[in-house]
Amino acid sequence: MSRKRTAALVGNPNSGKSALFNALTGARQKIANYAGVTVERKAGRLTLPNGEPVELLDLPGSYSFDAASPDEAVTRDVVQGAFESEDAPDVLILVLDAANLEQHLVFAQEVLELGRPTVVALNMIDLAERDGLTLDPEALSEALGVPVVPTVAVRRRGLVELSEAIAEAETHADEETRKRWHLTLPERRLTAKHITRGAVLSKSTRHTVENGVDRVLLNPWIGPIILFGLLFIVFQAVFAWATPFADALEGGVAVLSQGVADTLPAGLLRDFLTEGVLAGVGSVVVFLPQIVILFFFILVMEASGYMARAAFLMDRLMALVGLSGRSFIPLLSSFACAIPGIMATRSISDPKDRLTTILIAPLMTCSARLPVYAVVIAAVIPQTSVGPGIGLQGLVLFALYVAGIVGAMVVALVLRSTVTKGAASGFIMELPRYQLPRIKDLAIGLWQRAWVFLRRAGTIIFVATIALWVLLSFPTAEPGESQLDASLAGAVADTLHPVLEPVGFNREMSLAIIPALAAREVAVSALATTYAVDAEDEDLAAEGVTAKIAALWSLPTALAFLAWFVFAPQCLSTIAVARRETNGWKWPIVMVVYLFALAWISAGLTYWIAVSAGL
Ligand SMILES: Nc1nc2c(ncn2[C@@H]2O[C@H](COP(=O)(O)OP(=O)(O)OP(=O)(O)O)[C@@H](O)[C@H]2O)c(=O)[nH]1
Ligand SMILES: [Mg+2]
Repeated sequence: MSRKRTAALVGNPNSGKSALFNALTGARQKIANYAGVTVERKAGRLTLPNGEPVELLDLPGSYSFDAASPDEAVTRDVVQGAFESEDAPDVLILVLDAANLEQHLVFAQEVLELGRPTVVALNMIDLAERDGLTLDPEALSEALGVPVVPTVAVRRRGLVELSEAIAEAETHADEETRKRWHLTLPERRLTAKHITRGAVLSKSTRHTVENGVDRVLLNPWIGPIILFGLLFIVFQAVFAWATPFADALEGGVAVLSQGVADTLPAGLLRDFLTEGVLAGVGSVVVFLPQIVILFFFILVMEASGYMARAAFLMDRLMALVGLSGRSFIPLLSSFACAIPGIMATRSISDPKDRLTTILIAPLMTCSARLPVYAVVIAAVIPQTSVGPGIGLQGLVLFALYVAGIVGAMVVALVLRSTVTKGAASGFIMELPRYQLPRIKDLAIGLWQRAWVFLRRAGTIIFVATIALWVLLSFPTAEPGESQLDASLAGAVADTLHPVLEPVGFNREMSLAIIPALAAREVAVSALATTYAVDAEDEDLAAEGVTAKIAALWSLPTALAFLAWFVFAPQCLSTIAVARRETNGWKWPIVMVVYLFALAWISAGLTYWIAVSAGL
């Protein structure tokens, strides 16, 4: 039996490799409108028109085989057959952006010089047409010496033709006739210009709106104001738009809880369902609307091409702390979760830049912190408005995000002048063309995010909460004694509490942050379960965690808890990823130590200042 053939997608970043990969294999790899989205080798299965199954590889985008960054090194190794003892792919699918042909032909020549069976996907011809550019695939094929298939990955155009070309690729010519001269970079640039000129059938110099839009969005003064304003709107929306949905979900959980209480007899099973599952896990699930709204904005920024502009704008600011705009996209991805954020640093070529970015990524407010912030803000910050359309709650949320960013910048500055000292590297990033986000992609992206969140609630959050519920429920309290005092969990809380009492934490908070190491949202479910178990009668138990916090926490205590969560490394998976990406325990340990220290100090400062201000 012959080995399954492999084909690999190679090309510049943002040429649509992953979009083609998804279209050809039915996979759902992340695609977004900026360079450096894919940072790993991904495999999928493609069935050719003749029925032959082929292993298709999606690779990180690359500008050259003289790989500078870790993600480009993966591409080089895979293509040259040096990746984890894997054979070189049988066919290369060279993906070119038709609207950016000249730039993309520079790396293309390097790929063709390998002399491997190659097929060119001339992708994004729709965008070239939008720019008034008509290309001649035949002329291009003639010049490159390989088949050229026009495609529009996102509309599934040209896929059958591309598959047919892949099927035939190896029979085209033998390796000897494909051998080429190896050119130098300036020679390649010149050749790229010639080939492009020869492949353009017609070109109308259309006045694109893009330039006009960019003149405003990239203006050094107006641009940052717009970016800041946009982020401000996001956090207002997270509260304002989500409220009706969140209320409905909360109502649903309350009805369920009541139903269980009415139907089941008093006892362990009923307590498990009401206190552990519904009060605990339910208190996290109600934040689904907030999560979806946050991701809606992130996905729109990514798909439209604004993300890369934001990176461009931030470059000057980042330079002040010794970083470049390169670090911006990994950091912005960390607003979703630090794990993909840390992975995205693989597109940073300078090792010290990359390390610094990894170390500060956990300071970006990940979406798992949103439920914690939201529940405490809803409990202690009044729902007043401080200006037309500006809610105080949204403002506090925004301030917490800003606190994380400012913290990260300060830490970066310190790191860059001590342990990761070195000259700041330059920043070159192409600005992708603006695109209207496709509704279907957006819907799929949101669905994936919602599903990840719900799966977390059903697995890690569920397990951590139930484990805590067990520790809280046993041994059972004597009449008159509080259940928390009597329980094993109470004993655990008592050992940690002395460390956290000085910074304003109460016992329940000290307890909640332990299981929250598994996932930050567990801080909410843990508090909810603790208060539910400890409630003296059923009515109190039915009260939501927001009401409990509002009644039992002082304002300084609540603010200290928020400050803690801005900085604390409350997530084990992030630490594990930092270990993998830095190849050792040294840097994750540095990260954990400095983050806990910052968390304790900032919680303390917040508490002490708030108390002395008489709040
Ligand atoms: N209009 C149009 N957009 C496309 C086409 N192919 C891809 N895109 C869009 O172009 C952007 C980049 O696509 P990706 O598939 O992420 O590009 P990539 O080559 O995998 O990029 P890296 O992973 O960064 O190397 C996304 O916003 C896609 O939706 C196309 O044929 N036409
Ligand atoms: Mg990709």
